[in-house]
Amino acid sequence: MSERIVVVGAALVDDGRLLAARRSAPVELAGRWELPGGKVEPGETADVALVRELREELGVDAEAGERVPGEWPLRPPYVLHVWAARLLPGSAAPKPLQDHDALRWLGPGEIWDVDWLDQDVPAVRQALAHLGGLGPGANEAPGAKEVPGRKEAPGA
Ligand SMILES: Nc1nc2c([nH]c(=O)n2[C@H]2C[C@H](O)[C@@H](COP(=O)(O)OP(=O)(O)OP(=O)(O)O)O2)c(=O)[nH]1
Repeated sequence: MSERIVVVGAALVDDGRLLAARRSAPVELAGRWELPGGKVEPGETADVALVRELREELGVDAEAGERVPGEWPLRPPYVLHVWAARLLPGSAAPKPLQDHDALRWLGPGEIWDVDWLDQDVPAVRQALAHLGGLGPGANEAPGAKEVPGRKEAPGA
């Protein structure tokens, strides 16, 4: 009966680190840290919404990976779903363009150094469990990374 609106959050992992974003609004959430993302719009799939939100909020080109199993209630009618995500080769580095005033890449020993929104704590914990932690290659598709400055030699 009651309508649920899905908010998608990205477990964006790069080089063994998870991106956390500090909200700048609304006041009751400002200063707390979250997984970047936003509401899925009518007619949109979750993975498309995730890529759109990451472009709007952070200025990055990213792709969604797997959904992390689980669902975390936010203020009704919203529920949080989390998806693994990665930056595409050639993407700009994330910048806090919208909704956030700071970003941090958190290494394996730093995940709990930021003041996550209460509802994000179980979601982040589950994301890390699902991704197998942030160890080397934990969330890295083979061949996903380009070595900066190194170009494929054209065929002889
Ligand atoms: N993106 C995101 N939102 C979260 C998380 N945890 C959490 O409680 N929220 C809340 C904050 C907001 O009330 C709501 C998502 O709203 P949003 O402001 O990020 O979404 P949006 O960009 O689509 O918003 P808008 O177009 O309506 O301004 O969910 C989280 O990890 N990521």
